[in-house]
Amino acid sequence: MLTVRELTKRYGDKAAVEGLTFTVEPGRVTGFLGPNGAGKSTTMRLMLGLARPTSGEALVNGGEYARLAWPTRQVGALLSPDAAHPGRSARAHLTAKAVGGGIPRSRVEEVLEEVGLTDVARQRVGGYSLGMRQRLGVADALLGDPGVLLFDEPVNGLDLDGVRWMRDLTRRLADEGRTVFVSSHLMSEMEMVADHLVVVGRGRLITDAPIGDVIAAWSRTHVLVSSPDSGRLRERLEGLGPRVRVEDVEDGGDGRDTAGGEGVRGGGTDRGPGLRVFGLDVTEVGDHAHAVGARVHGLRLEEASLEQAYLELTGEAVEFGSRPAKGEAAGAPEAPGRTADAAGGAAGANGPVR
Ligand SMILES: Nc1ncnc2c1ncn2[C@@H]1O[C@H](COP(=O)(O)OP(=O)(O)OP(=O)(O)O)[C@@H](O)[C@H]1O
Repeated sequence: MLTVRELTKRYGDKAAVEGLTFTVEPGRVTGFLGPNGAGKSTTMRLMLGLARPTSGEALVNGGEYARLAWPTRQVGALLSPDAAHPGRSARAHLTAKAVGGGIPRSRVEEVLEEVGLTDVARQRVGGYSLGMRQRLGVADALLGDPGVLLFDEPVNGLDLDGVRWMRDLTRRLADEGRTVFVSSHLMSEMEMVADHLVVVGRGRLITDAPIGDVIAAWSRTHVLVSSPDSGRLRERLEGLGPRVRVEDVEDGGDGRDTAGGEGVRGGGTDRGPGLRVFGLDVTEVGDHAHAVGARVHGLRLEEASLEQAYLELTGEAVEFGSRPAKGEAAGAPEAPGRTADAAGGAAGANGPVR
């Protein structure tokens, strides 16, 4: 298990991480999401004792990393694909680490096999592709057969097969009961692998909740309806109570709404005024239209994705100061789980962690 309590890390007057509190539980994949500079790598480095917190704590299995008796057997991490010396072979790198960590040498061959590097294990790491170096980083993390794993952007540089392999491996590690903490900016990837999400923006916690709750609470799944009698339909739907919300589709006049999607009828010129209806399914909207005699020229479900949920969650954290404060955004739903105001805090380019 990983525990972060009131964790703050400042560089000068800039907070890379500010007041973060969350736990990463065993037996599930926890995705760690946030835009560039949100503080993900810094948090992982603090967990691994590679940087010291300004205040608060980051614990591995209830203790500080520096105090773990056999750290490589308790926690494994992939932070960078360039952790191994380029002049060494993968086998030499892993063997040196095994010897230093009190890990049997036989384990080296096991992890090489696991990550698919056995055939190139004698080659110098300097000649490896980025994907091969990522695989070596994973082998390094798995070497001590630890119960806690941290992967920082593990699919960077992997081809499609590699991405699938990483996804399966991550799943299996969690199913074995390990604590698996994976950072990524790839929402589509997280959607396929994470059970739980910790989302950060500008060093602060935005949400900490099961992935389904994040999607349900933040996504904008809705029914898109096109009707020349939309006024009548809107009146009917608005009378259904707070559960149902209706928005106009802002048509730029070219058959495309402002969200960039196609118009309700796919861009034809004969489409009627459009409505977005939240809180009802397609059949219900159709039935209500029929009940008030509103003609329907188009009707379809617009499914929300995690990508949309993520953009909703981190929008403020990305666009510094250009959006209204949290809660002021029209129709912004409450985030699930524990939340914190993402405004303020640090932002800017990455730098080496001290
Ligand atoms: N050693 C350092 N000195 C000064 N600022 C730093 C240092 N390390 C990190 N920062 C700053 O802290 C903030 C968080 O950086 P961090 O690398 O943790 O974010 P991240 O979420 O991992 O981003 P990315 O996805 O781009 O890697 C950034 O604004 C970064 O510039």
